[in-house]
Amino acid sequence: MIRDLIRILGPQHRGPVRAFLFWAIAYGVLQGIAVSFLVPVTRALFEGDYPSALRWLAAMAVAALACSTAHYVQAMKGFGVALTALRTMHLRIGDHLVTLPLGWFGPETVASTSQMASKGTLSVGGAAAHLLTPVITGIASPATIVVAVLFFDWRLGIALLLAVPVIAATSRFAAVMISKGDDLAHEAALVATNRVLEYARYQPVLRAFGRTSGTYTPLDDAIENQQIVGRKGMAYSVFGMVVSGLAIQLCFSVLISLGAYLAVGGNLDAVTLIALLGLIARFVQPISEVGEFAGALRMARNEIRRMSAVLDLAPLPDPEEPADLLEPGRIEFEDVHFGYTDALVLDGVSFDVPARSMTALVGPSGSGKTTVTRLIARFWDIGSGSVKVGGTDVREHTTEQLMDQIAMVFQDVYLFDDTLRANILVGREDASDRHLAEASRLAGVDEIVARLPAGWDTRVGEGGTALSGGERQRISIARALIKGSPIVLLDEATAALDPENEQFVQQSIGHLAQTSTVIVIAHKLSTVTAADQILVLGSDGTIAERGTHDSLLEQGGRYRDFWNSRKNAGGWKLVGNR
Ligand SMILES: Nc1ncnc2c1ncn2[C@@H]1O[C@H](COP(=O)(O)OP(=O)(O)OP(=O)(O)O)[C@@H](O)[C@H]1O
Repeated sequence: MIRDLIRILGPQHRGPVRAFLFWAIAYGVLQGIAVSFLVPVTRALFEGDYPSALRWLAAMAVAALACSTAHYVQAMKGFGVALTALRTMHLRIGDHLVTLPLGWFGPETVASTSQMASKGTLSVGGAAAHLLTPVITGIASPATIVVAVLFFDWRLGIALLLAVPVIAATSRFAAVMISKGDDLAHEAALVATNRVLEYARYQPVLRAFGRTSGTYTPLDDAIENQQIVGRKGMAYSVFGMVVSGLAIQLCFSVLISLGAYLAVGGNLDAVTLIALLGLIARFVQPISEVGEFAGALRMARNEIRRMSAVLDLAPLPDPEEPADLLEPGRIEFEDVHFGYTDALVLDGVSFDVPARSMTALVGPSGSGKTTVTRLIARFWDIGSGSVKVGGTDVREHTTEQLMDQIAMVFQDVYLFDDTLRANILVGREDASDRHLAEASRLAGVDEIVARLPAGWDTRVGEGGTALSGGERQRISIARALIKGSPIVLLDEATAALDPENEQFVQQSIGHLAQTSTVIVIAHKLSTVTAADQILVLGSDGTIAERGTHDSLLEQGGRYRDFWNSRKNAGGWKLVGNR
């Protein structure tokens, strides 16, 4: 636990954690010593040797004072470690998250990370402040008492020593059971959290499919499962604690019986027996609490383990120095193999997109169009081959350099709960008013601004909920325009835009194509025909056809089939297999 704690806090916090550990052990040992003085004090009092009793009492007082001092120091150090843990863990997790591949971030990882940052850090901080001390003293103090009992009566001392492994094993058992219960509850809580988020986020879809009655089976099931698992987890914990409690009571009874047997047989005087039984009671009490606290400590260790798992995720290797950009705006795929799992999504894909040209990606659903755009932005590293941006492999760019060159306009546009102006300036914070006005005019945002009551200062709501989908996309395009990066990755909206929005989007794509390299996942025929190059992705992870609109029609392959069906149907979709 201590090693894990140091690991997630970072090596620079090793010193304070060790100091806390030292003082907590000292507190436990001094507690045991102070209590052990009970035996000579009691003996001296019963024998009427008051000067001796006074000396022993004075020694006991000194030990008690030292014990209180150690108690205070270790408590302060424990709180110090707890505060460091609360502060540091957020920073460590945050610092690490920014180095992870963008592809790692998904609904599940976001839910588990938010649990980790809230419940997890509190639990680890709480463990350092409140749980480590009782566990450490619960071991150090009884260990000291065992030594003292051995010194006063070796037979009872050996019996105590024999009791230690029994008590330790049952305490460990209790801790494992409590931890197992916590693991179960954690998994169920995570599923329920995901379902609640899903339920809130996808209300429009649920309602559209008639889920208006207020019940949503996956959520109900997840909550019910959480309750069932919660009860099961509780049963595990209670069972573990009962077993460990019984074992402790049993050991205590055996020790009392042994003491009584020795006293009756005349091998131990009654006064010493009473004093030793007092000591044995002080041996049992802290050790009986260890199981319970160790169980809670294991829960914190589970949190630490989850944090360690995130901290262990390999960051995207980022070079120290930015790469030389030989051909800004050019994109090349050379024999790229990539799969999210063992199954390849792209199987030896090669293509070349010259700077300031427009390439349309078309293909059946799941053929890897989005994957191609995300590999350009290095959401993931590929298995083999090379993805080059600006003439250099993306793995040789620093993250900042790569992101500087790319603007992304995806369908799930996220707007921050801020003003319209701030949302566009995300593209480039230092943009001049003239730039802002120009980008807004081209993307048709000025028309939205004129309609809104507070104009540029209108807040768009969390995620941009105060705006329509088409309006959000126009803002996203304005961001790309104002960023002025050499490459724009664009996913055209599949949902039907109203004619006005569509006109603005088309006009902006045309403008972007004059100044930047545009790779567009095309859904509109006008976009496809305007492209300098069309890449038709097949469902087998390869590029099935490539060329301009005219040359592809001439080839008479899949693209021409699509074109004909489009002309007949008025909507288009490429068939998966021919
Ligand atoms: N994060 C992910 N983890 C695992 N598999 C994924 C992930 N993202 C996509 N896939 C899978 O990779 C394949 C290609 O997906 P991709 O989204 O690139 O296709 P697409 O051509 O853009 O599809 P669509 O036109 O439906 O958006 C699909 O089989 C998809 O299920």
